Amino acid sequence: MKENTLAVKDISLHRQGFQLKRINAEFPPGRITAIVGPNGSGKSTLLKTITRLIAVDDGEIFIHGKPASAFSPRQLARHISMLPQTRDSLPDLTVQELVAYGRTPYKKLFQQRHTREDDQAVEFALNAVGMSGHAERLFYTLSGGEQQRARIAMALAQGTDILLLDEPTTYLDIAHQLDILNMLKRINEQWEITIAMVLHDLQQAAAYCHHMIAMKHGAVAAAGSPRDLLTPAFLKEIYEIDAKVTVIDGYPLIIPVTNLNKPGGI
Ligand SMILES: Nc1ncnc2c1ncn2[C@@H]1O[C@H](COP(=O)(O)OP(=O)(O)OP(=O)(O)O)[C@@H](O)[C@H]1O
Repeated sequence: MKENTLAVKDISLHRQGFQLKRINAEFPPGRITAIVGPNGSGKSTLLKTITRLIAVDDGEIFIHGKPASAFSPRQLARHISMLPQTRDSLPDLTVQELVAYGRTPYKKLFQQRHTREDDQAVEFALNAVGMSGHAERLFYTLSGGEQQRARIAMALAQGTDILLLDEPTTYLDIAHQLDILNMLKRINEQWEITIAMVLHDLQQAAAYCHHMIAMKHGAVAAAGSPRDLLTPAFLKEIYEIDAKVTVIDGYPLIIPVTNLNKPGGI
């Protein structure tokens, strides 16, 4: 087992009426963790605190056992890459140029030229996501699924051991969602990258993730194996829905019955 790559200890923050409340979370090293929970429960905020886009008021994030506050932004960016929720159209940028942005933490001040190592990392990342054939294409001309692959390649070119993704399958059809999740599973297995991703599809979380952290009202409400956690009691507590859960071929299947806040319908 690798040493603990990423852990969050007692982090709290309070901003304009919203809080993260003493979050404690372990992200099993070399494994995939799903972060789930209702809209507005603090999932993206948690990812942003890990990458230090948002400062915490209390507590600490540990990277390989060292406080994240001890890393410079550049050092941190060599350990953690993050794919945010934003969907920018990025005019005039080719796929290769976009992926090369992943090399920013390795550049010296004012350095424009790519080193041989940069070129190799970009080529490796494009290969890993199956986008080598699209390197010269303008990013905005790609389909949604291809754009997501290109963004993931940019994160891989960063050469980090931790990859955070905020809703990587949103806006994609079911086939392309599975395509992205299978690709992330392969990346995780081949390079033992610790992955944490915000997902709304609980069944996908059970199928692709080893660990799950459920948030509600800015706090961690539950954590553990997704297949163990996904019970009617969990769905009632976290999402306030009445649902049945059956297991087919080892995977939980959720059948919603009632939204407890809207009796009579889901
Ligand atoms: N900078 C901010 N200032 C004030 N409120 C904020 C800020 N950032 C987030 N929030 C609020 O914090 C809450 C949690 O937001 P966050 O984006 O973390 O939720 P989420 O669980 O990722 O939601 P979703 O599933 O809808 O993406 C929301 O109510 C949001 O409006």
